[in-house]
Parts: sequence; C-alpha cells; structure tokens
Amino acid sequence: MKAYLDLCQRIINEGRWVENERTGKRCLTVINADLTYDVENNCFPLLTTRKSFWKAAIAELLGYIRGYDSAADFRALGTKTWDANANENAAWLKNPFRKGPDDMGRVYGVQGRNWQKLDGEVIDQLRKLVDNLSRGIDDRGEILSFYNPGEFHMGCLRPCMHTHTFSLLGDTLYLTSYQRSCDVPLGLVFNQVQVFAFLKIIAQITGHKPGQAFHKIVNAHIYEDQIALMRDVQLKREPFNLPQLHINPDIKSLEDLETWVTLEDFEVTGYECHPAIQYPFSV
Ligand SMILES: Nc1nc(=O)c2c([nH]1)NC[C@@H]1CN(c3ccc(C(=O)N[C@@H](CCC(=O)O)C(=O)O)cc3)CN21
Ligand SMILES: O=c1ccn([C@H]2C[C@H](O)[C@@H](COP(=O)(O)O)O2)c(=O)[nH]1
Repeated sequence: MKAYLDLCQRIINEGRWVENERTGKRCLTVINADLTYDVENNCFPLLTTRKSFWKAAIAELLGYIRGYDSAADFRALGTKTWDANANENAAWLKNPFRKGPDDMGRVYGVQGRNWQKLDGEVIDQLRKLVDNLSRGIDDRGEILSFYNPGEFHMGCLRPCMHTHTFSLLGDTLYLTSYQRSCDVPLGLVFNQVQVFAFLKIIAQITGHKPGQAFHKIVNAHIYEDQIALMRDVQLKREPFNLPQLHINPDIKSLEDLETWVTLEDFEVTGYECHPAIQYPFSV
C-alpha cells in the first residue's frame, strides 16, 4: 500500500509529460517501479485509499486463465473492463480481424492457452507450467507469455502485464510478473490484485506454499485528466491496514478454474477503505 502511494507521489513529483498518440492524451510518466506482495502472510494489496473493486480484477484474471477472447465472456464472469477496448476503439473497430461485437481478438489468455505454431499446432503455456509445478518441477522456464508481436495486429490492445514467471524453491512458489505499461490510478489497482491472486491460486492447485510475488513495471503513468483527483484527493488520505483474500479450498485443479469457479469462490475480509473515486478511463 505504501509502495503504491510512493509510486503515485513519485510520478507527481518527478514524472515527465509524454504525449500518447493512441489515446490522444498526455501522461505524467516515470520509468521502472518494483512492487512486492507478501502472499505467504496473506497481506492482500487492495487499495484502501479508495474503494476498490477486487471482484472485477479477479474476474479478469479468471478470463485470462480460461483463454477468453470476448468482452461478453468477461461480463458473464463479472467485469465490464474489456467493453470499451473491444467495442469503442476506432482503430480496432475497422480492423478486418475483428470478428464482431465484443471480440477482443488474439490477446492475453488467447496467447496463454492457444499460441499458434507455424505447423498449425497450438501451445498451451498455462497447462504446461501447472503440470510441471504439480510434479515439483521448475525447469527455469515456467513462463506464461501473452506477448506475441507476430499477432499484435489481430488484437484490440497489446498486453500490458505480458509475462508471468513462476519459480519453485523447495515447496515455496514465487511469481514474477512484468508489465510494460501501467495506468497507475486505474489499471494498477487491478493488476496488484491479479499478481497476488495468481500466485495464491496457482500455489493452491499445484500443492505448494505461496511466497512473495514480484511485480516489475516499466512505464508507469497517470493520464492528464486523472492528476488532480490523485494529487488533491487520493494522496491526501491515510491508508488503512491491508485486508486478506480467501480462496475456496475446493479449487484443486486447472479444470476447476476452467469449469465451475465463480467470484463466489473468493472472499475478502478486513477491508476498510475510503470512499470510491471515479477516475476517467482512456480508450
Ligand atoms: N487506459 C486504460 N487503462 C487500463 O487500466 C486498462 C485499459 N486502458 N485497457 C485494458 C484494461 C481494462 N482495465 C480496466 C478498465 C476499467 C477499469 C475501471 O473502470 N475501474 C473502475 C471501476 C471498476 C468497477 O466498477 O468494476 C475503478 O474505479 O477501479 C479498471 C481497469 C485495465 N486496462
Ligand atoms: O492490465 C492492464 C491493462 C492496461 N493497462 C493500461 C496501461 C495503458 O494506460 C493502457 C494501454 O495502452 P498502451 O498504449 O497499449 O500502452 O492500459 C494497465 O494499466 N493494466
């Protein structure tokens, strides 16, 4: 929590203005931020300086795990966060690869579960790493990569959190997640939840103890229309203690995550927070 607020303050104090062509807005930007989450002690990094919608973040993560490519499937899980990118971005709307309303194209989980090889076969990166970790194997390449430059033109957005590397030391599982571009007031609130929950879920289904999750961010920015709310409202608030995340212990396999798991299988306790802040979203 402190690390998040420090990053926001650092962007306000030291950030440089960068024009962004895709959104037509300017962003106050810093390069490089490292965040660490204590999954072992269940210190759930849910922002307390504004009301945060952790369920939508977990729904996104479940959608990536399932390899979804439609904003409608994400809505059915419990989040509308992909509606705008799938249906309102002018460049994507006229892209011939867009299959119709709600199509997101070959992004995120599609690459994670269904990476196309030249010979026509597909690679299921998540299945491979879950199988290995379940057998106690870390081949130093337990990597889930959503970043496929050869198919950027077939998706509505390049993945932001693009690579997740799992590591096993003894019976403790670690996760290192890489993010190329980070909307700190909006996206990062979700991404913190996702990195934490991803390690906790994969540790649970592969039978290991979760350790720390390491979140490495390259371009961290605040859009120009978000600055005043961050500087004058959110950064003036005192944080509360972190809550805890509980996951239904009956979730035991990747198949469980793919078939019956819903947001009802996740619970947060001890969450005390300041009122919601509605930050503008840039498509
Ligand atoms: N500009 C931008 N920022 C992002 O963070 C972002 C994108 N684009 N495009 C792809 C995904 C979609 N994500 C989103 C989209 C919307 C919210 C959002 O509106 N959050 C609100 C309300 C959430 C709710 O009601 O469930 C919030 O207050 O956190 C957050 C992340 C993260 N990503
Ligand atoms: O998980 C996510 C997804 C997206 N974002 C933000 C980061 C940027 O503000 C935009 C993506 O724009 P690009 O021009 O492709 O960098 O979405 C995020 O923070 N977290």
